[in-house]
Amino acid sequence: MPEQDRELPSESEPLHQTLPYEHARRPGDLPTVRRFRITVLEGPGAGTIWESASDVCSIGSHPLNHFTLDDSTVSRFHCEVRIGPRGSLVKDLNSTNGVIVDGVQVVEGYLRGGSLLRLGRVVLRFDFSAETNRLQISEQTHFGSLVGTSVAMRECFALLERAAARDVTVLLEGETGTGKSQAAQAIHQASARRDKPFLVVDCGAIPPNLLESELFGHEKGSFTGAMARREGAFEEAQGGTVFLDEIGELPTELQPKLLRVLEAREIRRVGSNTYVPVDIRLIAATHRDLRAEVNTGGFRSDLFFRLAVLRIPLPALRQRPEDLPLLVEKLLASMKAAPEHTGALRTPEFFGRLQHAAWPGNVRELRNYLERCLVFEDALALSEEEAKPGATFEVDPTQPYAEQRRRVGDDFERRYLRALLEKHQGKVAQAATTAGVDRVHLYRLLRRHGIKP
Ligand SMILES: Nc1ncnc2c1ncn2[C@@H]1O[C@H](COP(=O)(O)OP(=O)(O)OP(=O)(O)O)[C@@H](O)[C@H]1O
Repeated sequence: MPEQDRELPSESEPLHQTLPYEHARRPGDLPTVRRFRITVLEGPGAGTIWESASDVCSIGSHPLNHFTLDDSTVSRFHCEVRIGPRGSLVKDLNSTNGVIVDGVQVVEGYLRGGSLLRLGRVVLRFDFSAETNRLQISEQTHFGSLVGTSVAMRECFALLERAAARDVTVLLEGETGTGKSQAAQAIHQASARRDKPFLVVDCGAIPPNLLESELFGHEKGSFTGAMARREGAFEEAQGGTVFLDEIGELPTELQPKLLRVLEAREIRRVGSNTYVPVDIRLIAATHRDLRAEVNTGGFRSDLFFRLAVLRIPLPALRQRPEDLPLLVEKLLASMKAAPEHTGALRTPEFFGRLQHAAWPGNVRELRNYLERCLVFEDALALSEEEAKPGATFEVDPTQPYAEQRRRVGDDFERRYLRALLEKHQGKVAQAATTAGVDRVHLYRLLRRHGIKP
């Protein structure tokens, strides 16, 4: 289309009417987002209008949604509408009857003012209002060890600050490497429980048969190998915080036991008949959308209700490319990189390349990539690692032995793990047998490098 024919907003039309989402223009201003409303056109509650108070609306039959639709053809967590810099996006949360936008079934799709959404037998209309909502963002550009200047990250910091100030259960949601573990630790450090223990249990890395004893402890002789009584994480953390990583992996049979901890604040050791009171704050994290698991019955709805008192999404790196310069500075500083070795990692060309990468392993992948750049003392092409699987490692005698050995070792691990998984089509148990390592250890290695099986 020729430049002069392109439709531009008229001068009388404020920009936010064209783009639903507006970044703050001056320091101290809060970013705004177009208010929107959802009207029930067909189905129970026809005529009901729901008005947004922020940038997001989840819709479903469960009371934890922003907009609850009491209809058996609507899933518990059916879909979510979110206003972002690129428009208003609706996402199906693995519902039974799907999301149909203007006659087309979508997993994710953009809405325009007047779009019709069909969820089961309910029909909704999406419209923008004339007003805007201010987004609640933090004034800070860091929380604990996490840094970020983007609106998405500062919305997240505002929620983390709220979590630190109150003793509520927190659910951290985000892809691998988005900083969930760091966020959990930072909440604990900023909370009134900071002088008490912070205990981490990775539900995805501990075999299911050992997880119960890891969490709740056991009595002597309660199973083969239980030589002595042992306290579990909840008892050990008395007065402090328990961080349950990968809570989505918690086996179904342990879910009611965790529910009891959250409801009654008590636990029962394996092999014991008595309950012991526990005083802990729980922070959980997941890389999956547990709402989708609730829809399919893989995760108990009542446990999700107790866990999701404060849900904090950690945004993916690709959704906030404006954070890259600060992140690169922070990561290079934490690697103690000498400025004379990092000139090539601060050029506009370098940042340009970083901004166009997908970063499926998020900040952890960025960190690994920068480490590789430091080993080779150059800004490597992002695809080079995959392109040259058999490349030999440069030896740099000006670097300390231990440091160089660790970096080269990390690089080897990543390549080995990728090749191993490819050979076994992502089947971790088979891959572990070939590699001659324990399955749990292999899972740990994969997670450390941000590689998904
Ligand atoms: N916003 C950020 N600022 C600075 N460092 C970050 C940020 N986000 C992540 N990191 C760094 O990235 C690495 C991975 O972070 P972390 O282990 O907390 O991610 P995670 O979401 O828990 O990953 P996983 O789900 O795989 O366990 C860490 O080195 C962490 O310090």
